[in-house]
Amino acid sequence: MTTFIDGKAVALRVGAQVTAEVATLGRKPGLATILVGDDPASAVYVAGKRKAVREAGMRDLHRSLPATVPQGQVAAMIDELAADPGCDGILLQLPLPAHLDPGALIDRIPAGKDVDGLTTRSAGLLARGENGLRPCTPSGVIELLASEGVKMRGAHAVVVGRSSLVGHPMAEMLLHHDATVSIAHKHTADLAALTREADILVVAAGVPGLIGAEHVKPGAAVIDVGIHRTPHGLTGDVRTAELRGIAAQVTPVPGGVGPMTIAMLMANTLRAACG
Ligand SMILES: Nc1nc2c(c(=O)[nH]1)N[C@@H](CN(C=O)c1ccc(C(=O)N[C@@H](CCC(=O)O)C(=O)O)cc1)CN2
Repeated sequence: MTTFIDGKAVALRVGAQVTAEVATLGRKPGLATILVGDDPASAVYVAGKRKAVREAGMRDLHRSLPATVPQGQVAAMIDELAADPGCDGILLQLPLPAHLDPGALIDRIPAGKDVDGLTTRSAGLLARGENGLRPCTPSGVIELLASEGVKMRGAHAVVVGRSSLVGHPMAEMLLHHDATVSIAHKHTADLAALTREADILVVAAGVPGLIGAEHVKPGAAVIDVGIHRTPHGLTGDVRTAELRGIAAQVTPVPGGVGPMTIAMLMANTLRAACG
């Protein structure tokens, strides 16, 4: 039996908890999303974040900038939001247009307002296992695994992909949950041989349909972080239909990890607002 994990349902539960806690705060936490340019997928994600902000009873401090905006102007906007006491969280939507330096801009966000958990400071706190705001997608994956009762301690977790947005922090978080972690990437010699060893397989490779039945150990939990827009709709990095009767749990695309990314952003914003 293979369970298709309902990420929307788990995200709704997390969102409801955040909304209830916000109602007791006595003030509305403010989240600033910054969208540079007109990438259609980014526009969809930012719209989803802004909707969640309003539904949670928070203040939507969204800013849009044209694709040609100079680095200095984005930096100045971040500095202004960093100094604004009504702004609890700042999120720079990725990817940015090619002329902008994402690392330099992200690092202008003060650690206390880094609700995306992507600054060098937040990454360092995660690496050292110290308290800090964690990246939203890997946090969502941990939440999904926990909600399904998937045992992380002592499990062999294989993470496919090593981005600073997902793969790298994901591996570190699984390590902090006492999993034995392997990271695979495009130079990994025999991907299928490694992934077939995984009790927990997290795929964030950005390659549509990369992972199929031949990559999965019977009884594994398979988490698909990929999201690709095709003429036939959204698909992930995993050929999910092939895993029926093989994997114990699988996340669908859409409706798996994606909604959790937004739910964990709301949870991080609440945490940032609480100091
Ligand atoms: N600053 C950031 N940029 C990006 C992040 C991030 O965490 N911080 N992650 C991704 C995109 N992303 C959030 O921004 C994101 C991706 C997917 C979803 C989502 O809800 N997906 C739905 C389908 C929605 C649709 O496309 O119709 C699903 O999977 O069910 C939310 C957020 C890159 N950039």
